[in-house]
Amino acid sequence: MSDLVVDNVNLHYGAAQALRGVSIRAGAGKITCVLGRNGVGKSSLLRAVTGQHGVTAGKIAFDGVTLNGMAPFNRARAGIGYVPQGREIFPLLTVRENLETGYAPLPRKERFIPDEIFSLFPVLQTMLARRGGDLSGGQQQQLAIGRAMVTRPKILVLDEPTEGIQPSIIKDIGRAIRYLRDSTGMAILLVEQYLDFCRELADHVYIMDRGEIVHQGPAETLDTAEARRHLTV
Ligand SMILES: Nc1ncnc2c1ncn2[C@@H]1O[C@H](COP(=O)(O)OP(=O)(O)OP(=O)(O)O)[C@@H](O)[C@H]1O
Repeated sequence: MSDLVVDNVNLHYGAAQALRGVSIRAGAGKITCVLGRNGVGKSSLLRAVTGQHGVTAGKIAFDGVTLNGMAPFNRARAGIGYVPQGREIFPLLTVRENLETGYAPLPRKERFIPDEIFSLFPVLQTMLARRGGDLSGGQQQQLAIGRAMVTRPKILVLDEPTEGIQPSIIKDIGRAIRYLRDSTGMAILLVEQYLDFCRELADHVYIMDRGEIVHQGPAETLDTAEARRHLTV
């Protein structure tokens, strides 16, 4: 089973500690959401998972394989697809070229863009020759998810996919994430500040505050008042 297990992880930026004994699990065929306000460590958690930043204690494993010390491109090869905060689209490359950057971890015979991406996000097909920088924020988010899907991930890791995006596209993104869970059995791990999006979509919710997991449980039993308390500054 393609489960991600984060066990008792600490992460530091110099002397500043951003993660304190964080443990989460993101299971195959499930949407796992980590909720928290700005600066509590959500992006740091995803950086630890994707290998953008090393951990100072604890263990991260995917599919039974320990990831600690593994370079980001090898984590991509191991099946971890990453949709970073702010999308990180290449503005001067076309939509097609942006999608093709996802080929890097793939063997030659798998270097094509799966049709599924265009079924989920038809706008990408109509804009294949346009430059990434000309797309709206919502279209760029769809492109960033499409690019991660090109790598054929077993887990998709998304950093605030709703940030700065209009409601109609948030709905499309929610539908796409649900489709990926249900049709492929992919594990989905997303970090968010948007409580309603998380509650509607997630199977399991963690709440993070000041670098620690302070609550967790199935989405249907989430105490929304408590969640809101941790989300307001
Ligand atoms: N490169 C860095 N160097 C030093 N401190 C950092 C660095 N990146 C993040 N931090 C600090 O670590 C803490 C956690 O940041 P992180 O970006 O993980 O939070 P977040 O919950 O994702 O917030 P946001 O939604 O604003 O991205 C914050 O106090 C932040 O200032």
